[in-house]
Amino acid sequence: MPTITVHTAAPYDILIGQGLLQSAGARIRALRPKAKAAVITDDRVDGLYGTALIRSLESAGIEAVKFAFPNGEGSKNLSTMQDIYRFLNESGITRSDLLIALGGGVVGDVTGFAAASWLRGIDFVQIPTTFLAMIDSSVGGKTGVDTAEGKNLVGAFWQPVLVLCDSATLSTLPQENFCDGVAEAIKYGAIFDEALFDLLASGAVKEHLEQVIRRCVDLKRETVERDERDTGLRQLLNFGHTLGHAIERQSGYAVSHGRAVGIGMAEITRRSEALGLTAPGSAAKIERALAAYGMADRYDGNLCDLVPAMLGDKKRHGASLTFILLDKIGRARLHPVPVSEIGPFIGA
Ligand SMILES: NC(=O)c1ccc[n+]([C@@H]2O[C@H](COP(=O)([O-])OP(=O)(O)OC[C@H]3O[C@@H](n4cnc5c(N)ncnc54)[C@H](O)[C@@H]3O)[C@@H](O)[C@H]2O)c1
Ligand SMILES: O=C(O)C(=O)C[C@@H](O)[C@H](O)[C@H](O)COP(=O)(O)O
Ligand SMILES: [Zn+2]
Repeated sequence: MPTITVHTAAPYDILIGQGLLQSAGARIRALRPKAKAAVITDDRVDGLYGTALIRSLESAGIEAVKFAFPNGEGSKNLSTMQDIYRFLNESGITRSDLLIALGGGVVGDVTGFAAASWLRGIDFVQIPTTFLAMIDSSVGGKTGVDTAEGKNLVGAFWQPVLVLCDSATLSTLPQENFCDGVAEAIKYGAIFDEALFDLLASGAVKEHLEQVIRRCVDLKRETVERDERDTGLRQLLNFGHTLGHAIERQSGYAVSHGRAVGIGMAEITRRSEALGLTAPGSAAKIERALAAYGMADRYDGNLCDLVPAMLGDKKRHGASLTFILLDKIGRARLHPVPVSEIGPFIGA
């Protein structure tokens, strides 16, 4: 079974393959023999995989309880956190127990934050079931929720103790949700790996699925190991996100994360190319890669309206906001812009 180990303060394994859901109980039992497990999921994933996971845990001798919240970004908030804390309290979850996130990026981010904050921090396992969650959100320990003030503004860095990517679960994932993950995979290619970018741009991701998952996870592993707390290098993983998060928020989260990041990558690269800061032709390559999966590359509104939301970005430090720009496809850099110049910089 392909395994990638992330060497953070407490190293953890990421297993990638088919059928991991069925062996999850035995693997978790081997890691934490005495722990009780609280599975956190959403209603859609619960209907598909909740029973299989509980069965796997119980047949390995693990006492398990489960909580499911309504699926979608609309649940990634403090109200869901409160519901989870109540459930953990009623279920008697102690510091020697663990949480299991079964689902996409929303479930992973919310469960990770619950694990980081319940009793000031307990262990958690990620079992990602979307392509996006497998290649990005289940790895690296960024957890959190959206608030009225903005996207992902409340959260914690809290690493999982194990990640199980069962690629068989992708068989039920609707194409629309799958494409959100493709946008993040295109991001990895654009900032770090031109060959990966070209493979994705050819439209052939499904023919190379496990290879793409392994490559993206390994790129994320390396980045997180070098800059766990997002102080420099890791910010490159935010390519397209300053605009993307603002687009998500401006739409009331009707535009999905992956779609918004795709538009953000194309918009910022068109602009940096026009300013002579990125190799000519890069934006057209991103447009083509997104188009291969039917994804948009233009913001359907005035970029100017996004500036207030962009000012809440976590890459803002005092009077400057750091953008991620491509030198060319496969290489990126940090580019601070004075807050007073953001409007003209993005061409608004
Ligand atoms: N922490 C990080 O590093 C990080 C990285 C990238 C994105 N994110 C966050 O991840 C979230 C987006 O994640 P997402 O795209 O996975 O969305 P999501 O979690 O909302 O899942 C999308 C939909 O797919 C359904 N689903 C999940 N697995 C399924 C399966 N196997 N079969 C059928 N349906 C399934 C879900 O119920 C949901 O309706 C955003 O909130 C984003 O901010 C976090
Ligand atoms: O892991 C990271 O670092 C990332 O930036 C990955 C992003 O794809 C992800 O969307 C992340 O949650 C955004 O981070 P944020 O710090 O801007 O909220
Ligand atoms: Zn993202």
